Amino acid sequence: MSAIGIHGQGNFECAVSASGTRLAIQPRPVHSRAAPSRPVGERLRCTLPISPVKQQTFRSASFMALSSAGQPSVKQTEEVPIAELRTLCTKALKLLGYKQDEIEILNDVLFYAQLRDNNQGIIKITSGGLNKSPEARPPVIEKETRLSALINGKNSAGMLVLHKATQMAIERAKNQGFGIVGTNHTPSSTGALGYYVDLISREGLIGIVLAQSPEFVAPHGAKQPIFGTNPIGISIPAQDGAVTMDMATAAYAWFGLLEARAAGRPIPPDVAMNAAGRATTDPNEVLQGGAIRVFDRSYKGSNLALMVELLAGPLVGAAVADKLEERNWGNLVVAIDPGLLGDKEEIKRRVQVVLDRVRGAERLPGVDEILLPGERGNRKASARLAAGVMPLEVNMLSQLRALAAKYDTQGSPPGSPAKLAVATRLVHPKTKVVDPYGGSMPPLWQTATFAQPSATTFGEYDYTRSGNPTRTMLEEQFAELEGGDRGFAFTSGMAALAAVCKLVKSGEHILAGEDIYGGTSRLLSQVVPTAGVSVTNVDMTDLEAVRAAIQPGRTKLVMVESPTNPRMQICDIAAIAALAREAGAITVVDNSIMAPVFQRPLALGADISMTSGTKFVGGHGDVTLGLLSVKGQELAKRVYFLQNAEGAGLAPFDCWLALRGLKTMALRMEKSAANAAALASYLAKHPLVRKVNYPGLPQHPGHALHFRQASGAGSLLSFETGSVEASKIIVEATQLFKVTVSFGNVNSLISLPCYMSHASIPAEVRAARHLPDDLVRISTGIEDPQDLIADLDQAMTLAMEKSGIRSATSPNGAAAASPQSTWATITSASSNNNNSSSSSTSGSNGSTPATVTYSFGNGTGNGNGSKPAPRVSVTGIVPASDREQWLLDRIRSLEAQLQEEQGATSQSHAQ
Ligand SMILES: N[C@@H](CCSC[C@H](N)C(=O)O)C(=O)O
Repeated sequence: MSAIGIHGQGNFECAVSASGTRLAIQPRPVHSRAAPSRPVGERLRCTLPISPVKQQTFRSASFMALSSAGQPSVKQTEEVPIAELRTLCTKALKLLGYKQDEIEILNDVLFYAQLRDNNQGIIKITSGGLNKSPEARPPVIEKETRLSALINGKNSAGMLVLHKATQMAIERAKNQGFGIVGTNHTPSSTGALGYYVDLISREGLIGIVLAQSPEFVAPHGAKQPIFGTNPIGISIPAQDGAVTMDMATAAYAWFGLLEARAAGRPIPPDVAMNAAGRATTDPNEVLQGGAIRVFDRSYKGSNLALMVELLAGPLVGAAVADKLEERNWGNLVVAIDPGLLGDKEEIKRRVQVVLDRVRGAERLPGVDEILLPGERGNRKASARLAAGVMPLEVNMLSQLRALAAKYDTQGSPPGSPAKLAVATRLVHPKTKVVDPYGGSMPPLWQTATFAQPSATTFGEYDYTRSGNPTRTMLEEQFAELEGGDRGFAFTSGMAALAAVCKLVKSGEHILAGEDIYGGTSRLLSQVVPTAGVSVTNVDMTDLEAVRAAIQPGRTKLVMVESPTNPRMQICDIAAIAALAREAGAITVVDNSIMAPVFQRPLALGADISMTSGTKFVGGHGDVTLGLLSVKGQELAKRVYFLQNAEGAGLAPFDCWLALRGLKTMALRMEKSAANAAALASYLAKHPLVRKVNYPGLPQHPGHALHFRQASGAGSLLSFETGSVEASKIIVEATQLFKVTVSFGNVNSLISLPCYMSHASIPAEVRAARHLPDDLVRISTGIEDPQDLIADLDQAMTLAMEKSGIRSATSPNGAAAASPQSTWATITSASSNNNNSSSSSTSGSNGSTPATVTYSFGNGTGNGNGSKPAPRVSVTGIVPASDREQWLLDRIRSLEAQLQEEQGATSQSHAQ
């Protein structure tokens, strides 16, 4: 049985003060698209009895949605982190077989509604309203002009088809001033129309979207349902942001009926009638052949519903009768550039005058505030986004969790794209580039030009700056890995980010993090402002600060790193992207540290993911490149224009090196990450180390968040010693770690960011951003971890010795170093050939430092007979007077280490 699609928007709702007084007429999206099922003849004549079979069909379809929605009478809700909710929805939609790029759109539409308590939200998933039609095919553009288009949805999800129509209307209005796009043959809900009209008004255009749906609303004076809930969305740009109306022309929500029936409660009087045309408060009666009334119960509302029906029905080729059975529902999108009629800014200003007058109108007694359309929902959405959590009805949440869990165990349905794991897709890329010889590895088209089919026509490629098949292969593969609609390869990560910044125009604003890569900081502070674009840096780990720093109407780009470079802070990508989206800004995430092996920002809601391919993609430190994966063809077109116009596209040989690097990327990243984890845990216990920044450590403040949005901790870490001198010695004394900028190489790298990768940030700015000069950054390679630890250890020992630092262990076990005249260090080793504890010293006694070594462990077993217990030695140069305390500190630290290791072992055995 297929579920019916539910569509529709809202009826008028009165804002009520605490005292219960009506405040204002406020459109609030609450209505749904649904349909009764009466035979055509019955509908035409209005005299025949309702076919029981048809009624049954209708009821089954309705109550399938109802029972799976399971709305209780008193809603019990649970506060859920928004990022978690989005992940759950993503999994549930994957279970339904949607592709990643489709899921992004569906999630955006659903969350627009859910954040506003509009019932066009997540219930669409849990009710089965988004189940894919078996007849679904890619939509087809059947008619197209410079101003218009008609899309046959081919039974694809209504939300996806309407999103495409909206993009096409925007494109036309931006180029020609006006765009009108119709859709037909969609069999499911298009969700909240406010979402689509907001997309249009964000571009400075006026948006109008209408939707037609199956029969459920009776014309004024009739008892037979003819209209759908027929919603109207309109958004008009104003000076303080657009004003958006999203309302249904029905008096009551389709889902409202379902909710009331499930809860066993009556519906309000006068919103609906039974099959005999008598007013009823029993939702069952309405669902069994009755009808909802138009929103104002008068001919005016009825006329409006009729006009929507005509514009989104016959005009666009949608069904005109038997709408439920035909499952051919329609939409109409209109985008208008106000510049066609006058000066755009002046029009916005004048719109604002009207809005301000409405708000400031003299109020009736007891009315606290006059709300503008959409204002209540927007406030709710903003507050929830800032808090990062939102309430969800508990039954719906458990149904969603069950769907996500099902996806976790059984994955996407057979035949769905992206069912292969990343490691496999890295080795077996799909490409549309044709290699006539079928080479097992990608061909290198090392050419600047391509012969054209004729002097007046271009072939697919003409000039390598504009495009080259080897570059296409790289761009396609990377975009696919990230779930992007299109990929772009640039000559460096900075070239890629510079192109992204050019998407922002003079007078607009970019919001970026505080702890960011030095090159990005330089771009934003010294290059971007010369184009008239302002930049604010904010602590991106603080969502409230992010929300407060967004400048409504001006912020067009939010730039996020997570983990940040070099302090490895974790930012909530999904929540930040949602805040940005709400404000009409796009989000770019610098994903260089994670790459798509560990993190896919587009799946978290970002619009662009930037990866410095110099790092893990190339992997061997022999190529410099930057990759962008972009969501949405419109945005992709703008990025392509910049790539071609400015000529920063990656050269063919470098693309070829990157393609080769991709094959082993997962393998290298996993091995390097395991090494980083070993080093981080070594460093966390080292007496010279004040703080280790590595999200894989459970004590990292962003640990939990990181693993909600990423699948690995990566191979970049940083730590503080408290002494620049000691840090410099460590960096220079290592033998296996090359002192270089960059990261993600097969060999390990070590650096002092403030003097290297982040040196371009002025010292006072670094200090204000809490970026300490003694910070050491390590990028682990694929070497043997014990060799790396031993090498680092000898460098740490030397650093302590030379800089005269003596360790002190803080109460929580984290080491804190303080400069003193004597010093101590530790070496640990795993061996099993010493059965006794021993100590040996050299040098003089008393206050003169001397080398001491203590060994622990009998090396015979660990008590459960599995493997020998480690023998551990600690060695240090300590004056005799300090030895007792030194030894106690070391024993405590070793005990903690042992406990953690045993915990980890028993955990891994338990799995
Ligand atoms: N001298 C270069 C520094 C490059 S740092 C490269 C890399 N992104 C890193 O984080 O190490 C410059 O000034 O840009």
